Amino acid sequence: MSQSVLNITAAFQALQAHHAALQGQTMRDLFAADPARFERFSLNAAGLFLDYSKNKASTETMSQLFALARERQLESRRDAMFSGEKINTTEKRAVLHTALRAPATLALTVDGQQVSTDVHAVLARIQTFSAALRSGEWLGYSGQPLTDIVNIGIGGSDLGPKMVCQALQPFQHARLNMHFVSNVDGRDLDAVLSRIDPRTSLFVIASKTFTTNETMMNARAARNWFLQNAQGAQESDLRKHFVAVSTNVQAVSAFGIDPANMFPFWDWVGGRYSVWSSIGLSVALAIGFEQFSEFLAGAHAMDQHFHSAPLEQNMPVILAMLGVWYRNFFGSSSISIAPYLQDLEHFPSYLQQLEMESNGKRVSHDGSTLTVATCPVIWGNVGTNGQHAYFQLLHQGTDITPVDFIAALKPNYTASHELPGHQATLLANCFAQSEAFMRGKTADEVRTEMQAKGVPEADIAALLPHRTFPGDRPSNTILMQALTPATLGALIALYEHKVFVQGVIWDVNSFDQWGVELGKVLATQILGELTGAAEAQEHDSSTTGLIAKARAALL
Ligand SMILES: O=P(O)(O)OC[C@H]1O[C@](O)(CO)[C@@H](O)[C@@H]1O
Repeated sequence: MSQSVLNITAAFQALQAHHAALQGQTMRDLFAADPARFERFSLNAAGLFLDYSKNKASTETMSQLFALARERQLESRRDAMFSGEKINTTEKRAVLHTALRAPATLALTVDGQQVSTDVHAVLARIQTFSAALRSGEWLGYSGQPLTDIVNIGIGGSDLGPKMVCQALQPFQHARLNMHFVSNVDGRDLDAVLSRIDPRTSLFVIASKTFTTNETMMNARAARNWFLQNAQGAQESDLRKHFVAVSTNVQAVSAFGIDPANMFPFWDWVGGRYSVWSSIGLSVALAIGFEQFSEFLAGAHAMDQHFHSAPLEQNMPVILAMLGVWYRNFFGSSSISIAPYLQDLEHFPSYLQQLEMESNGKRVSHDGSTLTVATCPVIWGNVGTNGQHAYFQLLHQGTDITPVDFIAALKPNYTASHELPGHQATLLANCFAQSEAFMRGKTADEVRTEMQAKGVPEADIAALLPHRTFPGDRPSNTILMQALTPATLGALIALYEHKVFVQGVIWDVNSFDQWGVELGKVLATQILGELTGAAEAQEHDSSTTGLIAKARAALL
């Protein structure tokens, strides 16, 4: 698995030389030199359109980036993932989220198990359960149909279903209200419990391991709340109001949930790649199984594209390699995600886990320390809100931060609401921002504009540096006709494969997450000290001081 050190590979060094030779060349120059740049640097795949023309990349840059991808054996690594090889080497697991959205005909075996048979058997159970709940056939203990679904999970067991339910809210069943509780801060659960009725609520306890502290604490509290507040309910009524989604049948039974009410998945599904598995149960409940199948089909279409398109016309590969270009050759330490879609409000935080938990690593597969930078910080917010908050920094700050703009051409308004003008204004803002990042505004342009307005020369001289935009700031624009289950599925899969490609380039294991372990262990230890259940341990003076303050308040 070990590969040669990235910064001394031939393709990497060629890119370094290419980058040095480009000094002084701007995107304005690239557009001026090639009237067909938009056509040349854009493509369609799986219902998505990617315009990557506003990047500091020429045809030569792209071909060198593809050479780097080939040098890192991207194609065979990709095929290894799709075929179920155990590419998550530190956990000795296959990585098969793509199998969760493949047709039933997929012939693939992992550890002697027919993957597709298992996947489609669970999908059939999700279909039956979601149909019964949505139709009102599944009744609570008091005989009423359920109205409120509370998904209790954290990380991938929360961010995926929460983001997707929010994004596809226009497709949601009118009777159902979706709630997501993740934080161990009791205010999160408290806020939901205070507005639901135990007689008409379903709790979906979502945890791959069923041992995650935050989730188990919230799940136990929800169970107690139910038994205390559901008047006339018996313990045996819990089965009408609690279901589990997990890989750990023993822990689910020990918690008191009947395995008949458990929707399983498998260790070859990583938490941050799990929305396609039973972790998507809340999504299927909200939008119905048919739409959930569309969501899976959209992702599958992107899988097929990623698996078969040549690198030069491969959307995830292009997105990934441009990311590598900025991270490793321009030193960009973050990427901003700007969905011009209110319904994608949670998409940036979803991508934070997907990208940073996957590729936020500092050692290669063989454990040696990497000599190049890996995953940048991912952050962002919906446009146009971001424009009025941090876009100032993106336009005129000292760092160059690439931006991914995401927009739908058609809105998903509720039919009864006419909002003429909103969509055109939204798109105008999106396109204006990418143009402004690319073009900037030179001092000459600013001077001419101010002179035409009759501004005195002294004021022009004073304001010129402040009103000049350096420009030459890169962005991608991803468009879809409308945000539907299928286009959302394709969009998520696009970023999943982008993360995979970058992991291959940097030679990191994108599918483990050892970096979250130390904090978990220390929190358990400190909890004992805070509650008085454990002896005080040796800490640094800061931690000791903080513990003392909390003990004084809590005990
Ligand atoms: O689904 P689980 O097992 O509760 O884990 C939740 C999350 O915790 C992590 O293991 C670490 O934060 C994530 O990878 C995962 O999505």
